[in-house]
Amino acid sequence: MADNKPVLEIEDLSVAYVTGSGLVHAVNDVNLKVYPNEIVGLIGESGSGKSTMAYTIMRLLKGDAVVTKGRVKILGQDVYQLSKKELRQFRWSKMAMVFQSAMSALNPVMTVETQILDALLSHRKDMTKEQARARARELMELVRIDPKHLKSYPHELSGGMRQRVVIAIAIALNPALVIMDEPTTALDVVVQRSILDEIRKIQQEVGFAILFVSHDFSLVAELASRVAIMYAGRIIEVTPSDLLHLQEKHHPYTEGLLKAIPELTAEDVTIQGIGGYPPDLQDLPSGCAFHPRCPYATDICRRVRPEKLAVGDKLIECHLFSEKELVSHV
Ligand SMILES: Nc1ncnc2c1ncn2[C@@H]1O[C@H](COP(=O)(O)OP(=O)(O)OP(=O)(O)O)[C@@H](O)[C@H]1O
Repeated sequence: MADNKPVLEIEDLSVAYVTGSGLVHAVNDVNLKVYPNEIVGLIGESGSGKSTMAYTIMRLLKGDAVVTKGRVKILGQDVYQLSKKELRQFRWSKMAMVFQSAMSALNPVMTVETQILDALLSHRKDMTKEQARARARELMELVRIDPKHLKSYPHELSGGMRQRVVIAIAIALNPALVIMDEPTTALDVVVQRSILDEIRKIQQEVGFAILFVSHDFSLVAELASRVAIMYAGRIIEVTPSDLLHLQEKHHPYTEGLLKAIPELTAEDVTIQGIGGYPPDLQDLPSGCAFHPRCPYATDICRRVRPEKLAVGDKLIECHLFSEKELVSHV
């Protein structure tokens, strides 16, 4: 993986919302790389900054959000250096996003076919309408929907089918990176599972990288090969998914999340939640932002923000770890 050029590089990224009562520091000093054909999970509690990260990568932040520091590069291109016109071309063809709600991503008064054709023809000036129609059929087959539904309107489809259509549109132009922000949250558990299986199959068939954003740790651990864990706007740990169990040493926050998940917890460990609450992003704690909730916190955790330690596929931000220790985990 290391000799591959990353599809996505996030460097020292910080993003804040400007509010009447001051800045909300939603993303803080984030570094993350995603490589071709890799599925990386981004997980964290509600409010940890996951969606803000996703919107920042796509350059879809609203006016009240500012990138205060850092860079986002897709295929080596700084997304924030593109002109508006270049950005329009870049989105969908190089990076695409699947949002939580398929209904809000689809136009209710247009057929599925019109929406797929629109996406194709507005980006591919060389494509004829006939070629676009053929591609639309191919895409429907790829997401396992009968192409007869090309003539359907979104409300005529089930929730799961709508989300598949959204995925079809996202991959229509063969982007290198697809960001999926809680793409199955609005669906029931059975449909959720079948969509995840589809995502995995399509990803293997077509070949693109996915940044999969979710608050559901067990789901992400199953789908992704690497998982980035966010707390108070920081990525506090990145770890290969197969190391996500309690026998491995993790950041105390990750450990807390693992203890809260029956499937990922060793059988003899009692399931328990993490005490306390996430911090106020307008007034972050000194030192390590997790220290008020950390069972292992010592004086240094309260005073000094831990450095990022990165070795191979792993990254950790915690005073409990030394580089040597991290190496022994790779
Ligand atoms: N427009 C806004 N103005 C002010 N603060 C905002 C705005 N949007 C988000 N925030 C704050 O930024 C922080 C990060 O929000 P974000 O939506 O990125 O988190 P998240 O991890 O995706 O949460 P969720 O899973 O609930 O969507 C939260 O504290 C949120 O309240």
